[in-house]
Amino acid sequence: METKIKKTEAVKHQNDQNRTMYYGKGDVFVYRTYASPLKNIQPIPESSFTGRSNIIFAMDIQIALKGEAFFSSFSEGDNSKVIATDSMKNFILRHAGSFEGATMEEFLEYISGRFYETYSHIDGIVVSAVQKLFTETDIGDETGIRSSPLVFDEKERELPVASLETERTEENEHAIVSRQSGVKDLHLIKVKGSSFQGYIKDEYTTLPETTDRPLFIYLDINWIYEDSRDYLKNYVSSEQVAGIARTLFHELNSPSIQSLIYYIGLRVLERFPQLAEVSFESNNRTWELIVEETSSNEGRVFTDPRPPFGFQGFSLRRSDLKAYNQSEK
Ligand SMILES: O=c1[nH]c(=O)c2[nH]c(=O)[nH]c2[nH]1
Repeated sequence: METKIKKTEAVKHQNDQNRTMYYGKGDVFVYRTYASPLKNIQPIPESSFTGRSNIIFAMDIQIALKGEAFFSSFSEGDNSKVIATDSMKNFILRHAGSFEGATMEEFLEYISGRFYETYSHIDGIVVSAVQKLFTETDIGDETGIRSSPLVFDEKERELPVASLETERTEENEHAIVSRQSGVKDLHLIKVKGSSFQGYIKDEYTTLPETTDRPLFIYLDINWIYEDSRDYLKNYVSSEQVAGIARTLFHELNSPSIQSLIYYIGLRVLERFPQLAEVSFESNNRTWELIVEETSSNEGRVFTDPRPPFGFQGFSLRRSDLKAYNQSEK
């Protein structure tokens, strides 16, 4: 049974009390070797990314099941309807073996569908994942440097994320409540060419204005497709979105992180017409200046900032890009 997508009229399966009730498993680590490669990625100017071999297709998955049938396990200790969370883990791992897709988004949809099919008392599923990326290592001999098809480095940060919430409908199908893709944990430093000034000065202000600060940001970016099936044919990769973030950071002399993420968002929506929305969570980790005069002309010495850290949250829709383009005319 394929996941049936109904954007608006998903039937709510909430009990009378509208109570919170779910259970599940976190950190289900899946390592599938030789999955289908991710291909046919449209190139964009801001990134060299063209696909993933998926020789190692790996994920850290979190799944939560919902359903009225589970109430008696809470209220009466009756486990007769309980799918052990250990079995959920096995279910996910076994299905990773039969998975024919190339992306986490497809995998989350695939296992959600199999859960609904197998256990008729599940009313809702919330599943999310962080992809673990393994990149081909360089190996070399007299003939030169090439990448190994056998040995991989695990990337520690800047990983793709995806989440999918679905509900069983009255027609015994299931509908998507929400789905989101993203990239998490970009750490980007621009050594010069960022300012921060013009903010309110009052009796609480101690921060000096700066025309040139070493701006270090932590950034999570998420996006939603206009048509929630579009990821199958017009996949937006984390690598390309991260490439856009880097390029805009390089290009702009930003007056604030707020302004920087706004322009990154506009570029993402411009590059990917298949997206309805892009959103950001950023964190300010601007280095603290310690030594102003060094042996090199422009050199300085910095250290990590101390807490507390500032943050920003912002989302842009396609109408924001339209409004921006009209204002530029
Ligand atoms: O980019 C910034 N935005 C702020 O709102 C802010 N506030 C602050 O103290 N430093 C910064 N930097």
